Amino acid sequence: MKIGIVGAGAVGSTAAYAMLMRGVGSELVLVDRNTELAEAQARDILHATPFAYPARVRSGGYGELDGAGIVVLSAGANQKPGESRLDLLSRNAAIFGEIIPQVLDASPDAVFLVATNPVDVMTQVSAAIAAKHGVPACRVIGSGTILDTARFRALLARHLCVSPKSVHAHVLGEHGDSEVLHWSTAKAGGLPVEEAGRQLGKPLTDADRAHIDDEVRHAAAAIIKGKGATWFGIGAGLARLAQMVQDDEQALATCSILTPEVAGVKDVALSLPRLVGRSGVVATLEPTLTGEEEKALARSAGILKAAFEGVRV
Ligand SMILES: NC(=O)C1=CN([C@@H]2O[C@H](COP(=O)(O)OP(=O)(O)OC[C@H]3O[C@@H](n4cnc5c(N)ncnc54)[C@H](O)[C@@H]3O)[C@@H](O)[C@H]2O)C=CC1
Ligand SMILES: CC(=O)C(=O)O
Repeated sequence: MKIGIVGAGAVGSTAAYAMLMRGVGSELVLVDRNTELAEAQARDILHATPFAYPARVRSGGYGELDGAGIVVLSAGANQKPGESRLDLLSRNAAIFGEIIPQVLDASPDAVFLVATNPVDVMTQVSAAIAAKHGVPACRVIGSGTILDTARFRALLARHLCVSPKSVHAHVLGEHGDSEVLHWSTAKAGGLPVEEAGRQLGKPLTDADRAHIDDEVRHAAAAIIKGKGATWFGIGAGLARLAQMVQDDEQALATCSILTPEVAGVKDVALSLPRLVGRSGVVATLEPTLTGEEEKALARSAGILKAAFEGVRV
């Protein structure tokens, strides 16, 4: 499958590299307004092919996204220390207003994977533009909390000393400060994580839970303080989403699409557990929430809805 990546900076290039290392995509086309950067990234990634999979990797213009099955959207500004994701909205909405129509002209049948922040609002912005070209919302998928869910699983796994693949736990709502760690259904080995921790001699105290919540919620800020941006986690997450689409996996991931109603808030893009396949998101699971989780999800949805309403699309 041909996969386009628009925005060949840290996130886009790492996504392309992660796809190559997983064997996702037979042709990867990197597009960026900085054509020299796109060309350099494509060359560098091409040189990894003998160690990975034989994909064709190159840079190109929008016209070369013709026939792509997936297009990753990772162009735009990233956060500087002290900025929130929502602070990027007006700058990145203007950039998307310029790039999305060009992408849609070249590859109207693709599944679009949005990474640019604030990713939920950018997903809704993209879906609104795409709808004018007849593209259904299920084909405009934001990476949403796929990264936060990965962070949650990784930290729980570290605490319990088990593989992250054995931990099933989701982060819902905004990819951002109001996100909701869905503790009430978090499981390891089929047991609630608290019970698994007790049996494994690694009890999860309230202080442990608060520490994990804080580390997940504030991961981006901490990493940005240390190295200026984040790219490995999201690169791997985007490659995994692309694989679900390419292989029509019907796999579950927490990701963001425009959703008719969530916790009483109508028409908002945010993350819930969703089934992903060749045609995009094919179904959404409605999570079982405690009263407190429901309230937190409603708050998160409200923040995102208000942010979208402040953008001119
Ligand atoms: N969804 C998530 O979980 C995550 C999202 N991000 C977001 O991804 C986005 C990209 O971040 P980085 O790769 O670190 O930034 P970067 O600055 O390394 O790359 C951004 C690229 O976009 C390109 N670009 C800007 N305007 C463009 C336009 N009009 N047309 C084509 N290309 C354009 C730039 O030339 C640059 O190469 C940011 O919004 C960042 O916040 C970053 C990490 C995680
Ligand atoms: C930057 C960002 O959104 C993250 O690493 O979560």
